[in-house]
Amino acid sequence: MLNYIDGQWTGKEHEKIEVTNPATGELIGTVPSAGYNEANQAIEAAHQALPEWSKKTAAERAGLLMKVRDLMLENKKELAEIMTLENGKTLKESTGEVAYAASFMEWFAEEAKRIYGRTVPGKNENHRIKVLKQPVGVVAAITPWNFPAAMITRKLAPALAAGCTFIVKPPKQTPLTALKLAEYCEQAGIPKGVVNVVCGNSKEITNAFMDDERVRKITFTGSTEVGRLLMEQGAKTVKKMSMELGGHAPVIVCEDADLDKAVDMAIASKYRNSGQTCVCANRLYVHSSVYDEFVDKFAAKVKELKVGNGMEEGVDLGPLIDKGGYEKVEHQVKDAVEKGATCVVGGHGKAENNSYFFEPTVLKDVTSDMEIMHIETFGPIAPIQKFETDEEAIRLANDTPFGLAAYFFTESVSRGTKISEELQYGIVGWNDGLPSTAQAPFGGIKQSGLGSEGGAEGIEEYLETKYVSLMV
Ligand SMILES: NC(=O)c1ccc[n+]([C@@H]2O[C@H](COP(=O)([O-])OP(=O)(O)OC[C@H]3O[C@@H](n4cnc5c(N)ncnc54)[C@H](O)[C@@H]3O)[C@@H](O)[C@H]2O)c1
Ligand SMILES: O=C[C@H](O)CS(=O)(=O)O
Repeated sequence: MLNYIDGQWTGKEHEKIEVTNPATGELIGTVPSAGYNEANQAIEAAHQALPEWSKKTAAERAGLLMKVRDLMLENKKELAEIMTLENGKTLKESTGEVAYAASFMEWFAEEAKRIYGRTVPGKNENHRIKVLKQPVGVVAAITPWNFPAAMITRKLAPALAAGCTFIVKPPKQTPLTALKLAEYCEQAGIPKGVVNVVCGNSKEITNAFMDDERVRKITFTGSTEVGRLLMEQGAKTVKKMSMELGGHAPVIVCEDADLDKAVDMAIASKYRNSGQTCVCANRLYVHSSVYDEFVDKFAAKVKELKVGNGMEEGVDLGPLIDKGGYEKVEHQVKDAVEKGATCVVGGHGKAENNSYFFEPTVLKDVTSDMEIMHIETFGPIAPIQKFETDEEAIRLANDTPFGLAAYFFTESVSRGTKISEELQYGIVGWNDGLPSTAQAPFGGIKQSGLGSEGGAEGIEEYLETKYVSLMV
């Protein structure tokens, strides 16, 4: 496949990104590797397309977003297979992601029509105040591999709905999904230059984004480490920034939790995408009075999970994305066991032919000094630690630089209200391990990010507020 710039499928033949299947190590496609010059071409295209696109009515923009949404759903099988082949997630998860990604197109098609300004009583009888919301302008997005479609549409949709034009640099691991989305945008009739996809050298492409004052907004999803770098680079031309960064989600299971509900929700959160999501349960804290029962129930269900090639029926967990992810998971399990954890399920990986699988693993007798309790795992490992009091659990849960997602389970409204208010996270699941949905604001606090994606808040990230002061 080729890059998509200014409505043209383009790219040099000699430098290519090789896309491999993480389940087999096989080459599944290539994309020309773009750099600084191609990124500049995309910026120029987006800049030229901005006046016409931003002057379209909200209804016109909404109609085009809905056409993209329809094409995604009509081609759900094709798009899901591309995702599974380049990301490794199971076909069931990829199919679910197509619907999730499409839901952002639908949600922000609707939000496009609700970009309201307001009037405010003036400072005297001749004074009038108008507050306008206007599009930021050219937006550059940089996205991660773990949700190849949804992490793009969660930015593309509000940007276009707000009247902005858009360039995305997708990850080297999953460019084919991004380019397929560009195909759907072209088929839907989105004008040339409004959407551009530039795959290739991250640093070169990002440098072009950062150097050019015409790029007014950077929206990034990825690791906190890279997010910091981009924030520093964006300061040069004071770009608006949205940052969706790393997490380290705690799960608190209170003594009065519905244990079956807690087990099912914690498993759903922990092992989704083979543990490779920013909001996966990363550490579990279970009240001592229910600890053994919870561990037994949790372990029994994890034992039933099947690891394999995501294209095969009945597989629950696909491979890890690459060797680095595998070695990090292997190290965290080894470190925990060396410090006294007991591995009750799994604990082993299989690395061959450039593919990396790891068993869904459960660790008990966990203590806070273990690396897995502080460093994002991004893999299918569940460390379970005891606690005695709610205050202790909240303190442990908040003891991290991250603040993306946290979960807790209690049937008590008073206890739950207190815990939900005291957890220092942007997303809190109360008896819910899968909170993500397009109509709700998704975003981290502390070192997990800036701003929100989805919800009514999501479109604000792509708007500027203008105060018009009028003397009549
Ligand atoms: N908060 C969220 O919504 C969210 C969602 C998904 C993933 N994440 C986080 O992302 C991480 C995993 O994803 P990843 O491995 O793709 O993250 P990553 O930060 O390594 O890469 C993300 C994107 O940034 C690009 N990139 C990497 N280094 C860069 C640099 N120096 N300059 C410019 N661009 C650069 C990559 O090519 C990719 O497109 C985890 O930490 C996860 O928690 C967060
Ligand atoms: O990994 C990060 C994603 O944002 C998780 S979710 O699909 O939005 O829950």
